[in-house]
Amino acid sequence: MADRQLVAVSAPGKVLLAGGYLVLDRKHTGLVFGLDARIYCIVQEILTSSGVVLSEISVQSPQFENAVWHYGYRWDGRDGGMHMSELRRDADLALSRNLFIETALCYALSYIGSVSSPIIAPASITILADNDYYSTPADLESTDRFHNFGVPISKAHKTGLGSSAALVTALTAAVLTHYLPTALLDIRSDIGKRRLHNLAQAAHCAAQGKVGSGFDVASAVYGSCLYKRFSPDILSSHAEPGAPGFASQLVATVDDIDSKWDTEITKAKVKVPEGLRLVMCDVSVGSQTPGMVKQVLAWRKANQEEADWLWDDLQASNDALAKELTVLAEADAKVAPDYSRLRMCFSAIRELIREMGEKSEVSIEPPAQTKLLDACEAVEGVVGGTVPGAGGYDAIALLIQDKQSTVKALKDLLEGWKFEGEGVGGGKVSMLGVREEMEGVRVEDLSGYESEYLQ
Ligand SMILES: Nc1ncnc2c1ncn2[C@@H]1O[C@H](COP(=O)(O)OP(=O)(O)O)[C@@H](O)[C@H]1O
Ligand SMILES: C[C@@](O)(CCOP(=O)(O)OP(=O)(O)O)CC(=O)O
Repeated sequence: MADRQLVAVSAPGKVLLAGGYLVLDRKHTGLVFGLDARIYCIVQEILTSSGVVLSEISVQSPQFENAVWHYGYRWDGRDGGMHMSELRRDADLALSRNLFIETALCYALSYIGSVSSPIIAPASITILADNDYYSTPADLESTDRFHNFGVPISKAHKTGLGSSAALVTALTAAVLTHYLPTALLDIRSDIGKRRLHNLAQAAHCAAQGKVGSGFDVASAVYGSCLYKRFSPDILSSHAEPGAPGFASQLVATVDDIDSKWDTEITKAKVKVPEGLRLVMCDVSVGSQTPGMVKQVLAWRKANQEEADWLWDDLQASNDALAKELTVLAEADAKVAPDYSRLRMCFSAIRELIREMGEKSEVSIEPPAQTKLLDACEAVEGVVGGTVPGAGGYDAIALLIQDKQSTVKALKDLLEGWKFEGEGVGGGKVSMLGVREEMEGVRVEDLSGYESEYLQ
């Protein structure tokens, strides 16, 4: 393996601590934290014996069953980009399409083929996800750096850290880095990151079949930030892969030749003061985000004036939280910090979120979550918390003092916690091992542990 060229890139997970629903509208922002659970993509060139021509990229995700995909590819002479087709390696195995991988590869190779050469050498790609992206089954006893979950991806229980956005971003970044000279694109530079962001947003939207706010891809690229979304029409009307014009439109979009991209990423306004940390708790019940978004937006449309007041109040409360975090982060370290204002910021946000939920009749901070958050906030050292993202029964996010005693007290509370919601009983709550991560996408030095996972 030593003589093979390897590129490894990772991207972080996300939590939208404040700004769920608001961030869908360019008038507002989202306070998004990257998380230190990362997805790694490693690209290796495949050496073929001379005379053998192979046009194949294989992708494997060795933590899951039946998670190997082989793609053939062919450049479309009519500007349709790179045609990808999944190859069946074993007649007995059903194809298990992975739309996120397939679309990210198609978009990245279409871009590369246009700006550089459409002759793409074969490669083998390995995906490794930090364990916290998926709940660890009670019977899985593993101390492996990357668990083997022993199930297909579709059966793994996601913890909501944004696996598809981290995957699409890391995969796009790794493929760009592998095939393009740094003079053309370097993901460590500002312009390289901007292009990666635009390409990963385009691929992620295409794979999920809708244009969301994109905060998850933005934080996978840039890490923790205050996020103002891009205008949706940048991505909502362009040619489909394979259709004439797709490749050149994609390059124009990614390189932003018409200066259309209006995403605003502000990293300086997002800080976690020394001595505090974020904690994520996974609730085993779960909610369906798309249905909730539809209903909240429908209520807002029908009650525009009232909703505008509420959205503005929430924005002000979210801004106050970001501001207070920055003030504390920049305060004199010799003076003992006072978290009382921070506590009030969390209470104000939670109150307005409950109002949003009551008015739109959507369980955003349902009573069971209120009970859980209240109990956590009563633990010594816990400053405050929210239902992150779209809310519901998925998770809670907490800001706590970075002390072992606080972590232990929280774990003790959650261990005995019986989550009893409306129509959902006996759910479990578990603290994940993740915390905030300021840095976004990163080229990794392979430190050796990965080699056992590579083919
Ligand atoms: N480790 C992985 N390896 C391969 N594909 C993955 C992995 N993790 C996530 N995915 C892809 O992302 C999809 C999950 O995306 P989604 O439902 O949007 O969840 P999330 O909210 O975590 O992004 C999976 O069905 C799979 O296609
Ligand atoms: C409602 C939203 O503003 C936030 C949803 O955030 P989540 O973190 O709940 O998202 P999923 O990972 O897709 O479940 C929708 C959006 O911004 O796209």
